[in-house]
Amino acid sequence: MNYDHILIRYGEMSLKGKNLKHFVARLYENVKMKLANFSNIQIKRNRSRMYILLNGEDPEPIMEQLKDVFGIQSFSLAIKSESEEEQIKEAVMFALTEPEDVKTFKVSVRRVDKDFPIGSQDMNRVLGGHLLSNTEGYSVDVHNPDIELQVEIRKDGTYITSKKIPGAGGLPVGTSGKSLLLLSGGIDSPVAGFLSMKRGVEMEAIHFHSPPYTSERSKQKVMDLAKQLTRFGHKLRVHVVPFTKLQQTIYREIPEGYGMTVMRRLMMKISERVAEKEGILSFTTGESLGQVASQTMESMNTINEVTNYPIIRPLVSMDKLEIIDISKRIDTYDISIRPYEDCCTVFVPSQPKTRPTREKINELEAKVDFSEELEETLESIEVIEFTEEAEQEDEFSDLL
Ligand SMILES: Nc1ncnc2c1ncn2[C@@H]1O[C@H](COP(=O)(O)OP(=O)(O)OP(=O)(O)O)[C@@H](O)[C@H]1O
Repeated sequence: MNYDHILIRYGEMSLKGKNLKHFVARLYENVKMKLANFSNIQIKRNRSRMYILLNGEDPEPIMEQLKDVFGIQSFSLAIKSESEEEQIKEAVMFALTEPEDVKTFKVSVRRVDKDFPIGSQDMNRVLGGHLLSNTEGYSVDVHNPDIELQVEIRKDGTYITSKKIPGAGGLPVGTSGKSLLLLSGGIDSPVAGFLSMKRGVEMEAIHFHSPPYTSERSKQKVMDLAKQLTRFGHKLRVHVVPFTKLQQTIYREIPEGYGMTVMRRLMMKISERVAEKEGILSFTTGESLGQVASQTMESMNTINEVTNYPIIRPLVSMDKLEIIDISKRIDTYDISIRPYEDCCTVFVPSQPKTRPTREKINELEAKVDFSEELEETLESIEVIEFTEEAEQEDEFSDLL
């Protein structure tokens, strides 16, 4: 006897009433894509569980992959037996005695198939009694057992699991609409993208760069971050915006100290145009409150004036150390700390105004006509699509 299945539990999704079917279908697709390389497995699903039939595949690498799939609350190795008392007894015996260092146990039966002749409580006693009288050195502890043997009796068979491995939680990517991630090469924005994805949001990304002032190496770093994020959302398209001309105009025409705010507003305007074209309904940024000049309340207020799009800021209340901690867990940290020139800083003075008002910025912007350069910039956006396995240059955008 051996574990021949992995059982997946959905968690929060199971509260979603009418949407449940849609959520489960999406999770199923996401799991299938994630496990595409395991050719022998079969995946089945019902309203509350998903089952991976291993068909001889090693479960360890499969479980490693499952840890990155949002919408999974937990998963366990499972033995599937016939829904017959004797076979179930045999399987729980294996699940109890297979691991080392187990002394106490608890049996929790869930009888989904109401035609099974023994009720859940009675079955707990039957199985517990069987284990106690056929083993030595084990005892029952219902409060704090070393191992909880969960037994789900279903029509198609009974699944016996013991150790629960926590999943990534959240909602399946693709169930909460699409957001445009403003992706820089820093530590914060990839973490923001990850956290939005955790809530089921599908992502596209936009990156502003200013060649030759920002290097090819800096662009590559952002591409590597994007690629890394596909681990959680399977694919990510990145809109790479050549920002040099607009930045040069800002540098020439806008008084020192205000350039940063004007630049951010242009980023928002461009992002909005890309979002409109792609049917994207919100932005996600790595902004947090009070870290740098562009993230004061006044600054946010003035930057936001140019767009009605909701801006998701998953990091807004986090400390830098918490953000770093997540970036290490999702393996973006080592990429983010590679040397990098950000287009936001190459042209901007080291002391931008921290409290730019809307009035002041509107007054300054009214003196400069950005429209032609803005259209030109929109036409030269390059779109690069990454999928979890491969990357390819895809298309050149033809906005408008
Ligand atoms: N070149 C860029 N392209 C796209 N988005 C950018 C760029 N620079 C900044 N942003 C967006 O603006 C947010 C704030 O950037 P800022 O440089 O003020 O803060 P940060 O804390 O250094 O962020 P990060 O670590 O993500 O770079 C970033 O998190 C990102 O979402």
